[in-house]
Amino acid sequence: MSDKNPIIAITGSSGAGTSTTSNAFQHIFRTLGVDAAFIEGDCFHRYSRPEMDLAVRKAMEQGKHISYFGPEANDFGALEDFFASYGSNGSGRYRKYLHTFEEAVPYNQLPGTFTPWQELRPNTDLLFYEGLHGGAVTDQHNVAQHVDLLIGMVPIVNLEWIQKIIRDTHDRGHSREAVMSSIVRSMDDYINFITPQFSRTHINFQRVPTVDTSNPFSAKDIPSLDESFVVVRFRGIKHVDFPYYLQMIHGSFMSRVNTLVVPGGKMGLAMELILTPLIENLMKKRANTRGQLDWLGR
Ligand SMILES: Nc1ncnc2c1ncn2[C@@H]1O[C@H](COP(=O)(O)OP(=O)(O)OP(=O)(O)O)[C@@H](O)[C@H]1O
Ligand SMILES: O=C(CO)[C@H](O)[C@H](O)COP(=O)(O)O
Repeated sequence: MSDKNPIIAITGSSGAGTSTTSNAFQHIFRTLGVDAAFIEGDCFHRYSRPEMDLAVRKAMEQGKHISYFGPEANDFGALEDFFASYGSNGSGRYRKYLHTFEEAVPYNQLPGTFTPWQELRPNTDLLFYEGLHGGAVTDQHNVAQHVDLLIGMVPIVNLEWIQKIIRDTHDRGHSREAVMSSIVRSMDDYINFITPQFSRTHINFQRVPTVDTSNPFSAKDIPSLDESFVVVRFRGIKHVDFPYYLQMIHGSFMSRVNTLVVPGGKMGLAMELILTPLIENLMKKRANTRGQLDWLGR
């Protein structure tokens, strides 16, 4: 954690919607005039796509499974060091994992490869990470300890699989069978390294569809926001203004003392209402440590 160089992480499984919901954060940053460095967690994968295919095959020959959810395929140490470095002096090295031809062509590279490592631009106001492991903790590494605001993006699992299958087959050039086998192969790591993070988050946004998703493997499309509710669960945040949210978000209700439920179509509004004051607080603390009276007047 760092008052001087705060880190916001949105963490979720593959297909959970972390990239999609980053747009809401971009909007808030723009409104508040915050200059954020954006980082995609996939840059801490250890392997390019062909290397990963090989590593998966080798592991299978030894009766083991490796997946993008676990430490074999991701460098948790490098991610932890990156967060520590940003927290201490606002610097760090990152790269991009290029998933699609659309992403790869501008770099004259192939999909499934990394761009070269490069330094973050200096003097950003905060670091925004979206990816698989913003709240990861293992015996060797503790990524979560460096994060000032940790958000979980967690559709219920059937919906998560539908989102992953449809996105990976339509946009990333994978076959349905390959995606299904990667879901099966990932299950141990999912339980050990992905789900525990959601007990460390400050807020989880869990999308719950109101249409039948009982066979996610036969779904033809992704249930829309209007076909869902979003369960918003708060942990360790002081003075959550539930009456204000209930008043502002039409159709919302409380299901538990720490849990707000909003109609799916209001998810963007809910994110903005809930996250804006939290981000403002991070910026105020940052300004205080730098002796600035008014961070908006930098
Ligand atoms: N709230 C939502 N409503 C409808 N569709 C959504 C929503 N969130 C995500 N999706 C869809 O689900 C798919 C996966 O979303 P996205 O690419 O954001 O996931 P991700 O968490 O970034 O995955 P990865 O880590 O694998 O890149 C995309 O096709 C996206 O359009
Ligand atoms: O989204 C993922 C993890 O978050 C992907 O599974 C991982 O990045 C590998 O990507 P690809 O299958 O496109 O090579």
